[in-house]
Amino acid sequence: MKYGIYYSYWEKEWSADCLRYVEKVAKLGFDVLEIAAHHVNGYEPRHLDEIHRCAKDNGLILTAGLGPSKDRYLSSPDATVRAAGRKFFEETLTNIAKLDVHVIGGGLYSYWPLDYSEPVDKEGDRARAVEGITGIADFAANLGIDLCLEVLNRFENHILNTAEEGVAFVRDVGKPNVKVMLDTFHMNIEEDSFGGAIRAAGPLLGHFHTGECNRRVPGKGRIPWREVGEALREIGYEGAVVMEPFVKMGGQIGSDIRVWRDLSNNADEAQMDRDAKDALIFSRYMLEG
Ligand SMILES: O=C(CO)[C@@H](O)[C@H](O)[C@H](O)CO
Ligand SMILES: [Mn+2]
Repeated sequence: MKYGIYYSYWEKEWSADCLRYVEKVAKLGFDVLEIAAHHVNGYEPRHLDEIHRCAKDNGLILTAGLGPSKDRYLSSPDATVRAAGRKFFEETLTNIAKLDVHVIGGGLYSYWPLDYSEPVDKEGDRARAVEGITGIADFAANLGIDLCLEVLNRFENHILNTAEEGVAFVRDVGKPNVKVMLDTFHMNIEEDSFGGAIRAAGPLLGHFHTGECNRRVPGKGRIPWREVGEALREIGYEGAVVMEPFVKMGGQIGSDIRVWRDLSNNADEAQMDRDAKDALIFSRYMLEG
């Protein structure tokens, strides 16, 4: 397994420039840096080259995370929004391929976070989501990219809340580069068993996020990491384990993630770095067995 961190740990905005995290994260000992794909289309080609080169020089693998926005996503009941979603995905996938990204994960099948002030049509949204993901899968495959569909908790989305629902969805799509993605934070809310959910995903598991129940760094909470590690090893998982801690308030990230208190003990950047490094050592120790 490869170990990574999402740079949103240090940031308040998804649009933050990922370049400054490449070297930092490599120096902390991580194999993988996850970058937000939301704004990659706004990067100049020169800047994409620079990030790509810097990752290569530092021996760092890049993965991408995405929560599509409500005005352009693949399963909207509105055909104009679906078309905008398709265009956005084509551009985004093309640009992340330039960074040598082979995995994109998140609620790709919907928009995120969900607006529950509107009526929920789970059946209709799911059917359109299967169609939308099926429609973009070959485009991603031609760029060598896996689409990893993140199973989210009920407060963030309604289509995929459990590993079982993720597996059924991925089977309905039936494309080899469309996979299930799990996240221990969401699993803690929805799954009866951590190990059971990972085993249910089995060979379809394409990407994995970690975080404690309140999204602090792994090692500072009560997720059963041994059980998680045993199950990941049992299914022969060889993908990335990317920690996705959120500990600071503010900005679009703080608002989307609903961070209303400081969970970092008022850590400065140096302390945040040490916490990330400790969490990495802890994760390797607990998950590798
Ligand atoms: O777990 C989550 C959100 O709770 C994330 O993985 C998110 O969907 C994505 O990171 C957005 O970029
Ligand atoms: Mn996640």
